[in-house]
Amino acid sequence: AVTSNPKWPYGWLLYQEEYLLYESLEVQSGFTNGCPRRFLTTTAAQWIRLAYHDMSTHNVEDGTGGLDASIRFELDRPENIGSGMLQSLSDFKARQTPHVSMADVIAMGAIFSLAGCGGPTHASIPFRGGRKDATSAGPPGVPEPHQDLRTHTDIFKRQGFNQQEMIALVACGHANGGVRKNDFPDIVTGSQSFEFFTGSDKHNRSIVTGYLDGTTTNPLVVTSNVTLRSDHRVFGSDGNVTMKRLAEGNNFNTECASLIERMINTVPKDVKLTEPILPIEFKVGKVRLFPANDSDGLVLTTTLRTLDLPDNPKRTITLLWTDRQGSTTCPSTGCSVQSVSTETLGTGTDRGFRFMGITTPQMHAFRANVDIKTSISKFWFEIDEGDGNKEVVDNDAEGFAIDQETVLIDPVRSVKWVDALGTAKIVRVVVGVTTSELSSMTPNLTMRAFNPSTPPPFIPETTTVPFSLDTTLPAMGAYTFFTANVSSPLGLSGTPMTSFDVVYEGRIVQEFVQVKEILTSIRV
Ligand code: HEM
Repeated sequence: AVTSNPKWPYGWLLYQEEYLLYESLEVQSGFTNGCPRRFLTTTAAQWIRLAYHDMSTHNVEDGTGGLDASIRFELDRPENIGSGMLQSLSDFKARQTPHVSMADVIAMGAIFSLAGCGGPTHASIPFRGGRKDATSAGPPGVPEPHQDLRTHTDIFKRQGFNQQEMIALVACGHANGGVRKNDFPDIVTGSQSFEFFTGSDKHNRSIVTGYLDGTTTNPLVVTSNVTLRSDHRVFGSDGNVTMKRLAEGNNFNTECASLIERMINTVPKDVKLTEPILPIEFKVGKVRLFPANDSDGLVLTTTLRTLDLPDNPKRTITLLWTDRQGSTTCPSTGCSVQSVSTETLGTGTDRGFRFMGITTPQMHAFRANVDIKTSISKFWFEIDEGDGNKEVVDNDAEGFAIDQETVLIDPVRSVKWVDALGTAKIVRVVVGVTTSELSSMTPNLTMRAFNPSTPPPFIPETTTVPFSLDTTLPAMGAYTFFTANVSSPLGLSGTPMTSFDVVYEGRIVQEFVQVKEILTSIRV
């Protein structure tokens, strides 16, 4: 498992870990915890159904199809009836990044859904990243309630699951959510518009026990039209051997976890998933080096995320760095500052960590003034417990390198104009370029803006916007400032971009800068 430091400066693993654990689907949603875990418009159960239907195109014989977000092109098929999957995709779309595909978000959604509703947690369903999004529809083949047992067995076999696995996977899926009258009026025949499989929101093993003891209200077991009792046929297809096993001890949870893991890892054969993404013990966050706006110096800001450090009021955490000239400004031990703040990633925002058994993850923030003449070549951290014990976080003695200071993003001079919900509608990105580097005031400098919030089928758009000289920002120190603006079309919801790269003379000089890193925001 990947637990050591990711590639430096920024391996994509870094983002995936952040997404899974910290900027998780539910953190972003701002919704209360509990089940049904409603995101913007969808429920947790819909996320699991989405993952299964998306995976359903898999053909184990030729290795095609699988969890690849091809569902985006398959929603008009009768087998995908209902607006839930479209809503889920619409809620998920803004979570796509250049490093996290829609298919990865769908897979994460299934994990979050189960964990959030009392099913298996992240710790028992490891998350692997690297899924690729399909660019067109896959073959049809999601099971439907009116089909016979033979058809269902064949479908699951094609997807790579044998009869026992079919039984357990359906039970695991149908431990969540229920059936809508609107979409299945022949199954939900009573007065209610929605019938739970188990009578409750929670992921519930009574899907198994209720079936065995005859108390179940699962509409796919008890509905009056026998043809539509697909769960009844599937569950009983091996003479209840599997259902009886699932009812014992912790079997339901463990088999469910391992089958859902297989389901989300069922991908086309040319996709290579990563090792499980686990929290890194010490993770360096976004690093920004930028021209100060009150002096001729540079400012370095960064964070260090720790996991469960024991309580110790005597602990100090120090950021150290060496200058580029080889210690003309900094002493040989390095220049240093202590952390300016420590935030426990606390209640409500640490659910991803909590599901991994981590209870007090902390974010330590640093802000250092760096001499502009000698700059900075690399930095590292020292954790001093105040009792003679010290730990150095230095990227296996290499330090964390700052590769260039020619083109710097300025998170303070940059501005985002936000609406009442805090959504950035207009973004002005400011970069400083070392004046000595410039041969003209029209350098080949562009921003590649990544906008994931597009209409169905939710394919992200990348737009290239040129930077131009900004005479409203007086040159400070050795830097000249350039700006690029993007804005959301009037009346459209969402932000014009969530992240961007800066490209200078054909080279990416700043990669995956997130709009939320921009510190200056103005309400419009
Ligand atoms: C023979 C196979 C299956 C059949 C015939 C079947 C059929 C159905 C039907 C008719 C619904 C109601 C949908 C709605 O009203 O929105 C449903 C819901 C659901 N299914 Fe399945 N299903 C099967 C297998 C699975 C599997 C393998 C999973 C996942 C592991 C799964 C997960 C779900 C979930 C979570 C819901 C609840 C959705 C919600 O509450 O919005 N199903 N299924």
